[in-house]
Amino acid sequence: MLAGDGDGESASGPLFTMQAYFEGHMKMKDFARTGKERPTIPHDVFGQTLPVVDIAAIREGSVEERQANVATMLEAAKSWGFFRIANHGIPLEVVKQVEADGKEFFALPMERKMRVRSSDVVNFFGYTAGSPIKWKSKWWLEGLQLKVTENGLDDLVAQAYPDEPDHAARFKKDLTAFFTPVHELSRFLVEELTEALGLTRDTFTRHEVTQMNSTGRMNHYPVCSDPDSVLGIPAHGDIQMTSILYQDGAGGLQVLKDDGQWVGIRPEESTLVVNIGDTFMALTNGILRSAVHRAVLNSKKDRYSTVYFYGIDNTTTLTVPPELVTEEHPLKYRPFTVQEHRKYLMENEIPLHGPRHLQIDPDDATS
Ligand SMILES: O=C(O)CCC(=O)C(=O)O
Ligand SMILES: [Fe+2]
Repeated sequence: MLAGDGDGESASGPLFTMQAYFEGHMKMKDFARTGKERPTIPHDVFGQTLPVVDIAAIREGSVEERQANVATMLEAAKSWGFFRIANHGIPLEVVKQVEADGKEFFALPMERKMRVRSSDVVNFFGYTAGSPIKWKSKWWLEGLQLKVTENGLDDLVAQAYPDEPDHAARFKKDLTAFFTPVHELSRFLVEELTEALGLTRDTFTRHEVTQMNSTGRMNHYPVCSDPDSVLGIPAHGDIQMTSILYQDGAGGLQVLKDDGQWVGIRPEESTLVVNIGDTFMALTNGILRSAVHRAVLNSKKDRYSTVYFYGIDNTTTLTVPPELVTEEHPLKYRPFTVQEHRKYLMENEIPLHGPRHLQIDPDDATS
């Protein structure tokens, strides 16, 4: 728990960066980054385009179409750790509605949002007004992290809109309309990639215990007058198996390629962006890549993104399947739980190196 953990912060005092900024306890310069952490390219410069995978072709195309798209997806998951999906079956209006609900939530007064604030920094759910101010890394964003279960959503909407039952019901309905199909889609992608690696389809997805281990997230990056120095979310890998992301038209998502170059991902309405998370990377013995990414800011308008992190069991010890361990590709990752990985990252303020501490040899930088 962060609140009252001896930092001299009262339960009602500023605990998170954005809140501290809006309440006048932090200045823009306190967010400025130096050296290699500074944003190197602006939000509206887009580099190489991401590979596109046609989901309808995998689901119901000819054998050739299916093979070609699965091959594109596998190659992209190995090299970029990122790809786009087209014809994925989730209507644009559905994700746009969630985005609109998120905008409405973020526009509430701070004290209203703080009613659903997160007090646990490791397993945080609910509202976070930036990064904890005691962290060295100062995030210029506010987020709403969602437990995408019946009870999780009921609790959230009841706390966020206690006097507006209709609003609460609509928010829940909209979130469910997006997160239910996006959960199924995530599982489908994981299973296709698993099979493409020569494994039984449910090798990893059978560890999906409840939907609780997956989370939805809405990000809001307020307009920032110093986007050349301040970062929305710093370089990080996502913790879970896969992430599916929709970003609005502002631009700002950037991916670190293995040659050390940052590449801006152009916003697109017709596709969703998928990336491989640390858990999937470690469980595939490093064959798939959890790519480091970040969000940069702009000085003209607020930016919003909606993400779904698909996760499997948090607490059971997971191991690399023996089929992925060969003489040329010896075992690289030790058994781990997702929870211990998350705890490590949160306690170390999400360092850039992804699942490296889960490696048997932490100094091995080959992937
Ligand atoms: O807003 C974005 O484009 C990136 C968000 C992100 O990386 C995250 O929520 O983990
Ligand atoms: Fe991320």
